Amino acid sequence: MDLATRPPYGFVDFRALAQQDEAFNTVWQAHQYKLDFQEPYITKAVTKALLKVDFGLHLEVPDDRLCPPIPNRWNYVSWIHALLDSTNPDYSIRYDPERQVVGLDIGTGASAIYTMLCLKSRPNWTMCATDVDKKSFESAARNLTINNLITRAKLLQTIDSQPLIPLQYLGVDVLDFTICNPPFFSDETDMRQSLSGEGKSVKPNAVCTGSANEMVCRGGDLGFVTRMVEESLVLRERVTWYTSMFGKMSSAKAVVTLLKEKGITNWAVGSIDVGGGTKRWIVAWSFTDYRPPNSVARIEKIANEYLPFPTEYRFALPATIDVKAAKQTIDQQARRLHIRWTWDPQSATGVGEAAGNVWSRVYRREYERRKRELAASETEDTEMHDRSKETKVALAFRITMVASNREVVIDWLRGNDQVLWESFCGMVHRSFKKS
Ligand SMILES: C[S@@+](CC[C@H](N)C(=O)[O-])C[C@H]1O[C@@H](n2cnc3c(N)ncnc32)[C@H](O)[C@@H]1O
Repeated sequence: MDLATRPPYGFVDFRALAQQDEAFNTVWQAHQYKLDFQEPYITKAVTKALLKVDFGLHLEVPDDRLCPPIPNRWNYVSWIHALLDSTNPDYSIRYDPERQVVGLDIGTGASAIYTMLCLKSRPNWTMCATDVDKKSFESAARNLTINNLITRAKLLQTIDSQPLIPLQYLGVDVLDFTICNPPFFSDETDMRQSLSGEGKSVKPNAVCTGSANEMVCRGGDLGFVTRMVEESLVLRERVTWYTSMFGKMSSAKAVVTLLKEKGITNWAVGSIDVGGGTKRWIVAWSFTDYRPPNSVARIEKIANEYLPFPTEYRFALPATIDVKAAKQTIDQQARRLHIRWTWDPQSATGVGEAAGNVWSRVYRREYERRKRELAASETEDTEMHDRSKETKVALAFRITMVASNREVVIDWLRGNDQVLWESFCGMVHRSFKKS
């Protein structure tokens, strides 16, 4: 399977895994095909086998450090792939193997798991990785070395009083993303209670081998990510996507509330839910105006107020219009507007960039008035400036005619102006009602 586009895990087929990995097969057979994930050596055997079979990676982690569950970690990396691929400045929706991406793994841990998965799956990516814990840091370096990934990684052992995103100390100017599994708990009691399932209807299904210094920090995951938000308000576009995982939905919600308070309007909420495992949440935010699709940015089971504004608008073709005519309508109407527009008849998809609301009556009237004035004037320069020549992009969009279900789909690709986006969708929809 191509790791660059490997999908997230839905479940793990342990029988198939045992057939492909001798060491895991021994454990699988010894336990008569039933795995007790409260046993640290079982979780470690599964982690090692999955990394070896699915990613060609070898892992060594000290017994007293966190051994990462691979489906959970890969699903976060896979979500990052989707986030970056769908917000590529060239508006393509596919993985671009030529694209150079630099990420930062904050608190890489003894496994360096996110760094290893990112580097292994995307050959053109490089990663920075930090940790405050000496033992974890040394183990992370060892894992990257034995997997021949160390030359594409920049490691920094940091201290808690330093920034979480220490661009200066890493010697990098800009980053494409951060990835982070923060210490979830605010103190050891909180950690003990949560890991033993106290007060929860469902107990955690797997043991956590993490030590207190890996799992505990001031304010828990919310405190840690609040620091990231504060730093992001200074660094702004120097990092394209700031992201973090959360152990509690309440923390993810609190961070979205904080982002909104700080005036950040471009964010995404993802979730990780691998067949019966412990559910986790991911929040990403950006100071750029590239908009991820709903499939990345809006998960279903969280109240609407925590979700970003929808970036997809779809409507059914009226019964009186056939698909061929609809494709022509889309292309012709777009050509008439003062926008930059490219249309691919094969996929019936067009991408446009507008410098402002060039479909409004006000704009058209003003344009016609200036044209008349220019024609009447005696100047030799009769070139009219229309807004398609401007480099500013207030709105970028993709329109697709989906023939199979007779639907027009509009995706918001770029822009900060929600009103402009809604106005554009309304204009396209109305043009079909009229024709
Ligand atoms: C929950 S562990 C995650 C480890 C690994 N990324 C994983 O997903 O398995 C959190 C990590 O953050 C590290 N950490 C805590 N405070 C930090 C800080 N201020 N800067 C960088 N790393 C920190 C801890 O030492 C620990 O390794």
